[in-house]
Amino acid sequence: MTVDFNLNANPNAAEAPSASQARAASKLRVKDLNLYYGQFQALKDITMEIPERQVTAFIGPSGCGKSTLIRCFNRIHDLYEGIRTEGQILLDSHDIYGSGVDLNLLRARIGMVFQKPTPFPMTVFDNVAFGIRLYEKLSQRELEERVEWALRKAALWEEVKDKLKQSGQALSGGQQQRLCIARTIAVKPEVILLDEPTSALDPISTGYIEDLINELKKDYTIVIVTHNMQQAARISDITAFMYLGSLIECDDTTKIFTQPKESRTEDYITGRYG
Ligand SMILES: Nc1ncnc2c1ncn2[C@@H]1O[C@H](COP(=O)(O)OP(=O)(O)OP(=O)(O)O)[C@@H](O)[C@H]1O
Repeated sequence: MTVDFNLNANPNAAEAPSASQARAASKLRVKDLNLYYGQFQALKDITMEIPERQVTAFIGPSGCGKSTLIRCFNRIHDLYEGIRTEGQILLDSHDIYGSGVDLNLLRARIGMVFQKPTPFPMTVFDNVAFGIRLYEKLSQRELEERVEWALRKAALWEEVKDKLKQSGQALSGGQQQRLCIARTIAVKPEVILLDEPTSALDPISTGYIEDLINELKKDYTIVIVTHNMQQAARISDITAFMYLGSLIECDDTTKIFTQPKESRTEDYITGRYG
């Protein structure tokens, strides 16, 4: 059975050499990672690398551990009780689970955007300025310049430049999600984690976010969880397929969607389960 994922629409697939050919440096290296929610093992011996300045997509059936894994990348799980991890995740060459890691700094270096747009109950300007004020001491002028820069990067400036003092929560859903991306970019992270960022959005807003991801990967390492395989095929360089807490296969997106090595990957992408 063949499924057309329109890989020609993927600018990465069409223009760039394949990820393995390009041999991008690894930004994150996951080694023998296990994660337990109490007694339940949600991640099993995950070993993989996330290439720098590329888009890595995680796909797989509901409950396979995609969100759990990307939440390890900025140690969001540390905010909750009863979650235990084993193994290593190296950011550049430093273990983010090592001792003495400054979690605030880690989360500034590895930003996250969630499924549901989550603007804070404050103005558009303050939403973007929030993290900057937390991590840096900038003059008012520098702050304004940074906020504008982040809103421009998130392709939102033209739509909100006259609404900076209005509530961020009064924007449309698609604008709110771009505001959350601007808030993440504003602190100049190195990695951006996107957990199903378009699942609550209409097709036009989804298109904006996909274009934005393609633009952002020039400067940032992007990791995205998506249920939408067409989306993974369109925007990612690398696709990782997970099943029941294990990483089944991780390779160039074109390969995963045309010649997967594992039958479970093929079954999933051809819609036999999931
Ligand atoms: N806080 C938690 N406590 C206990 N189990 C959890 C918790 N969060 C997730 N799980 C379990 O861990 C497994 C992986 O969940 P996770 O949310 O990472 O999957 P997912 O692949 O992202 O799913 P989806 O695509 O539906 O979002 C599931 O079996 C889920 O029920």
